Amino acid sequence: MWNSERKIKTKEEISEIADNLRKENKIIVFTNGCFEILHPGHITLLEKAKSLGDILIVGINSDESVKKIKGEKKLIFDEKSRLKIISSLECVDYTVLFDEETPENIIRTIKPHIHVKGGDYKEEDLPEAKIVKSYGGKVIIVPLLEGFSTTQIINRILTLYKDH
Ligand SMILES: Nc1ncnc2c1ncn2[C@@H]1O[C@H](COP(=O)(O)OP(=O)(O)OP(=O)(O)O)[C@@H](O)[C@H]1O
Ligand SMILES: O=P(O)(O)O[C@@H]1O[C@H]([C@H](O)CO)[C@@H](O)[C@H](O)[C@@H]1O
Repeated sequence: MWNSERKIKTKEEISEIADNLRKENKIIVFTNGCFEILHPGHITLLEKAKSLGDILIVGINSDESVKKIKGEKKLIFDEKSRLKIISSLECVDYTVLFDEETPENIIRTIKPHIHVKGGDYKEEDLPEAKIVKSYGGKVIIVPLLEGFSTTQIINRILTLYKDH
């Protein structure tokens, strides 16, 4: 039976999983984000991330964390839904929530060999890049798939349905 929720791990569980993966010489890839409305840009990023190593772990901002970053803006999907959606993707091995404004702590815990973000970021603007570099990890920026962002989708819906 398919049950993607088996991929959802606590910080303690993911820490142990990452330690074991390193002992097995598996290449751990990590990426993080809010993933409010899943779109083809996210899929491009996640598939590319998976192709860079053996195991892909996705850190997902908790609702609390999204509020800290983006203010009291209304979330489209809550953390439980966002975890379920991302965990259902074939290219994703594990998901974990984080509560802080940045993924620095969860990266310290997992110590991925490779940390991936999309082309809307530059390596020098990622506070977590220093941590990844400190233990010899690599940061990889995946080019954006043009024309897709959550903000654009929301604006399109607002325009198309303004008279409904
Ligand atoms: N079009 C895209 N192509 C490739 N990667 C993307 C694209 N859009 C977002 N990403 C990456 O996906 C991850 C999650 O991004 P996020 O949830 O902020 O999506 P978004 O569409 O950029 O949302 P928003 O419009 O609210 O900023 C980030 O690493 C981001 O760099
Ligand atoms: O979905 P987003 O807005 O791309 O995700 C954010 O990424 C930030 C980035 O890693 C720079 O630190 C991160 O700090 C934030 O917590 C969101 O995950």
